[in-house]
Amino acid sequence: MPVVTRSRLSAARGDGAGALPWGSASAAPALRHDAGAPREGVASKNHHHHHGLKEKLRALTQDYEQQKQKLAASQLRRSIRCLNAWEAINDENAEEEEDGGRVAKFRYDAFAQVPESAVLRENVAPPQARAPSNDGAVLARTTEPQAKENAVGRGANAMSCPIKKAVPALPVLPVPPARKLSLGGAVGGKLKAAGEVGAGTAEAAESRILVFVRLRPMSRKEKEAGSRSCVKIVNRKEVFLTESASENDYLRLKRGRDSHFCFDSVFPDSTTQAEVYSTSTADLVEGVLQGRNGTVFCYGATGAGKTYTMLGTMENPGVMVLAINDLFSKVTQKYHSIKLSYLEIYNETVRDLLSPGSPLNLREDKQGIVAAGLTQRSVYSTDEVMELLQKGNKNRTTEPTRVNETSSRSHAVLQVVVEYRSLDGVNVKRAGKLSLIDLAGSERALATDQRTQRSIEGANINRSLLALSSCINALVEGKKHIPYRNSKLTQLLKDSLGGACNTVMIANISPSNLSFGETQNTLHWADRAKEIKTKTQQTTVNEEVLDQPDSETMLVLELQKENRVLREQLAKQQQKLLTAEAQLLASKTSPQRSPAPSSHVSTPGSTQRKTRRSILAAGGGNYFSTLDSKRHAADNAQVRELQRKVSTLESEIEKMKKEHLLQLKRKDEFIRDLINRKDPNNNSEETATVDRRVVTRASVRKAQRDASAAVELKSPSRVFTSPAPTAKKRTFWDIGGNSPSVLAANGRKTRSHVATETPKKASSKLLQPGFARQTSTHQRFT
Ligand SMILES: Nc1ncnc2c1ncn2[C@@H]1O[C@H](COP(=O)(O)OP(=O)(O)OP(=O)(O)O)[C@@H](O)[C@H]1O
Repeated sequence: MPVVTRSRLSAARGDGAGALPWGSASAAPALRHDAGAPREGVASKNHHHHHGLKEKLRALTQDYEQQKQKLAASQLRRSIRCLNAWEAINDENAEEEEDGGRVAKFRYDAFAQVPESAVLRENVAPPQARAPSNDGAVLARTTEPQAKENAVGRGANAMSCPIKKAVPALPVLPVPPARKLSLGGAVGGKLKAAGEVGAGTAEAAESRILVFVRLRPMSRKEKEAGSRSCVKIVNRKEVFLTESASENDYLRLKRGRDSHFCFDSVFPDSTTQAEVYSTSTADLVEGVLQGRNGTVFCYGATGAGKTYTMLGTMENPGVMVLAINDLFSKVTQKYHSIKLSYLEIYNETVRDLLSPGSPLNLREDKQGIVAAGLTQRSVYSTDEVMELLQKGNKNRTTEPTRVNETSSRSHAVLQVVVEYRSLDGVNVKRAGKLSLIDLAGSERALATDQRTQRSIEGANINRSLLALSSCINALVEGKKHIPYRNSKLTQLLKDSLGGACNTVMIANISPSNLSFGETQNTLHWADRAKEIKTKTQQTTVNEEVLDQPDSETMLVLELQKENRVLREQLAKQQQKLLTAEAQLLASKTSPQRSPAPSSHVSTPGSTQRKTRRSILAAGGGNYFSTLDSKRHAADNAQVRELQRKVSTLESEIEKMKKEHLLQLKRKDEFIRDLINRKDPNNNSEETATVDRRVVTRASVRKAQRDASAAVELKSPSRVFTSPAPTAKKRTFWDIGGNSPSVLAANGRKTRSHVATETPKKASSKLLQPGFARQTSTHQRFT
């Protein structure tokens, strides 16, 4: 068996011992195998050679150790870089919402810098580098390069360098708080971020009141009084309220009474009415069409711009007008019916603004809180609604106060019920109610007026607003009992605050530092209100699936609807005719008096008026003048048509009277014949009595009276009573002494009273052209 010695081995390789590779450990067994060789010379030579080898082996081992340490150090550096990259992604991701792709790319790029060697070697990453891997998250979406790297990693001893595990942590990075608002998914599917308002995703499913703030421009009066702005809006979401000398003095913002609030949106003084509408209310209108209830209410101090926001002017119509316009542009007459009511709460009494009369009671039924006996008018066009709004606003109680020349002294509620009924396929009935509320201004007694009537109004306004704040508090604190019954206003708002309703609050504020207290108060309550959660509207659509009616029932329903519409139109025309006739008569009997300025039937006791502006009766923009002239032309035609009908009816009545008399005469003759036949000799008194009874003028007159009474009952033109004024009631001013201004019979001054008064001062853009228009309407009939 050939013996292999080291020398032979060396010789065979043709190199020295130094040429032995350090890794040729396989040679060692051969060495050991040779160790027992008997020859001494060879042994000594071998020993020497062995020693040299040992030295070389040690050097090589040292070298190996150094390489190993170097490698470990570089591995550590790479791991740290890896960790930094992960943190960078975190930061980037927090800033980035819209471009998810960029994040993913950056994420990949960061990790792509880690060379493969880093993942093939032993796991020498420091604990902090491994930390992200510990959460054990599962990769949701593995990009191709990552998958490749992971595969390599698994092949290489299942190392824990955080390629696979660090990446999965990224999908659960903190998302900037977004809140699904009350209109969110339910209406239009919009998600609106509320910034730092309240909570994040946990609350997302909740439906809460949306709160917007609108800042009005500084008024002339405020400028003249030398006031400066104390409101600063940042990011269209935050309001800084400061009393400090300079509005840019941010260092002092947090001191004293200065405060900071955050809302769903804050409208600066340059915001247009259309912007306010589209941001705050447009979604609600959509919801109403889908059978959900919606409420918008304006809250704020007196003169802060609530009525401007809700009603607006001719040139800049407000939320009410824009919502109605929007609604009509979206409904289909065939399937939808729209009804409208308009009421005010004045001194804790509910009044119908469309047909003023005695106060109404509130009661609760399955539709929610309703005012019993409130007029609900079916409307078919925006023009009709505008007319009704004008009419209602004239009846609304307003008074000049020191703060606002047309201060609303009552809370006004316009309710529009949209009913959808589909008869094709599934028979579905759906109803949504939109409530648009212009609250009276919260106020300090001194800020408004000390006069008695104003103080009473102010106290009542404040009482109902206090009740509103108590309800807000109770709702926010999650109390079981909510004191809705403390005021008429809160009773009426019950559904909007605590029911299934999409609710929007617009808080109006003035920029002036003179109103600092009021503004702070308004913002405080607005801030509180945004915590109120209403029942979610996702499932609470007011929808009924009805039994499918047979074709006959459907026909009857259609006909009934048609009849209803025709009857309403007829009633309207007849009312107009009567008014025109009454005015014609009035102008004929007293030619020296100018005709009444209103096209509507005068309300009892509203004889004395002074001209003042009315928001909707004012402005005189082109839109309304064109509208008026068109309407007047149509009115004229209708009046002529009705006059023709009246004269036809009158001739028919005459004809009927004649026929009736003829019949009576024949009957009498017939009776007389009978009597004569029965007793031909009896020419006695009885017959004479019968004759007398029959032929006397009195009996004929009675018969005529009866006949005309019967006709009168049937004649549709008599169904409507003449608008003759009733007796003047005792008024507040009758009791209280001299009236400082002209009042209605019930002691209130309404916009219509105001509108007929001569303006003391042409104070604003809302000035009066509506009246010029109405006067001309009446002159037509003179
Ligand atoms: N955004 C605005 N742009 C222009 N003018 C405004 C704006 N807001 C309010 N105004 C004006 O400020 C005045 C007071 O506004 P408005 O009558 O709407 O106040 P209010 O809050 O309804 O007061 P009150 O509670 O006393 O009825 C009006 O002359 C109105 O035209």
